[in-house]
Amino acid sequence: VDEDCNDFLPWLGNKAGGEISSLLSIGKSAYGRALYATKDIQTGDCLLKVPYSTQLAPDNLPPEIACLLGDEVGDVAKVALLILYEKHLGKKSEWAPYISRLPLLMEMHSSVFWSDEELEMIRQSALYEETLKQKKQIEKDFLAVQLVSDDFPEQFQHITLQDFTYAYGLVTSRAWVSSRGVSMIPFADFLNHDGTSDSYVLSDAGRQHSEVIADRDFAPGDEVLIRYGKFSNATLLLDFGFTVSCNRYDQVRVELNVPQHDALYTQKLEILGRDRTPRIKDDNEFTYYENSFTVKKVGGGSRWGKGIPQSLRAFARIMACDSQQELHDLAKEAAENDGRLARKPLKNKSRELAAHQLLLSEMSRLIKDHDEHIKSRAPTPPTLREKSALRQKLALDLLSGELRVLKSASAWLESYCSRL
Ligand SMILES: C[S@@+](CC[C@H](N)C(=O)[O-])C[C@H]1O[C@@H](n2cnc3c(N)ncnc32)[C@H](O)[C@@H]1O
Repeated sequence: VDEDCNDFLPWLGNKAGGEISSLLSIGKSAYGRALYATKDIQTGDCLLKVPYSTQLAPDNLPPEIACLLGDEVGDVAKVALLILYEKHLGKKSEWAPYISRLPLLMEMHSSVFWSDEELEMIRQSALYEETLKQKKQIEKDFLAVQLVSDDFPEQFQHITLQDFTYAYGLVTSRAWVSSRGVSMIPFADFLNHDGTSDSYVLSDAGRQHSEVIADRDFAPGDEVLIRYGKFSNATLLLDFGFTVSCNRYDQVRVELNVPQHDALYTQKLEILGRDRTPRIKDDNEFTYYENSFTVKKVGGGSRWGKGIPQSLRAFARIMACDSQQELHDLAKEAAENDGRLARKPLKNKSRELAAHQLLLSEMSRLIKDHDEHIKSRAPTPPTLREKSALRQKLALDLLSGELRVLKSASAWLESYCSRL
């Protein structure tokens, strides 16, 4: 039991005008605060219900401030500003019992808080670039927000980039998107993540509340965990500042480029540009580029290489073509079928082999990169500060998860090539 939080649920229930949860209480865990079952819970029970009126969303910002924020300022930045506004009010804030329970900057480990030296530990991962991109976005939002907050010196202490980044990190690590927009959901946001759970935060626009339903039975004292999403370690680290060892949702971004010295460079780009098949973007995909592909773990017995996107194999087949005629034949075949290029094995087996060897060599390069980087990390000296040691472990979890995915894809490609 977290005695510091004894007054929290009664305060929230009072604010909501009804009970939030009769089944859960706030306690402490290895992951910070957590929610525990207070009674026997059965699968299907409603664990908690938080009305929209007791959530913090962009429309909680005072209108005189909100109206000065341009459309370019997104919902995450607006809620971050709202947190800073309520924080400045201190005990006078109607949200003080909630705001005072939010974690401190030193307890947060999203890669946006990492130093340049710490970021070097994850240079091999697409997360490195994504972190820099996120930091740029935060700086851009900060400039827009600072212009407005400086006009309200009574309401805001002078906001620094560090203050704003901290508040932004609070939002990405504990807000959900509902029909009301990005919302901080007090109490629900004490739930920790378990990738195997089938419970998640649901929002009911009709009844104007968010709720969580139990996906299993719990005995009194059990920690109740939910799944934030089917997130890879890269997404977990960027948004929430933690990783899961052996994360089943891990994935790797693989980029292919037609080399400029390729005699058919222009023709290949042209035909690839014509392949407009929409690609499904999942929760983990950071940036969508035409030439970047998301590889997931390929199961040992997978006949079709599930986990290696068909679009990646198609790209490699086009890269492997070495005559105009071959490219023309592929375009013709696509036009006669469903319009998708090079989705079937090439009729010319040696060309099909070349395409997959090309993928294999890209995987081998990435494996070598990840492997060398992991091995080059000195073992954590016992004197290392707790924060640095934790971040080393997070980097290691991330890279080893990606390495597992790459090795599984490489093993499948090797076996496919040998079957050809
Ligand atoms: C929505 S909050 C959950 C409540 C949080 N433990 C607290 O003290 O308020 C999300 C944060 O909890 C922590 N967390 C949640 N699940 C975790 C897990 N499986 N492993 C490590 N940390 C976790 C991370 O710090 C994350 O940013």
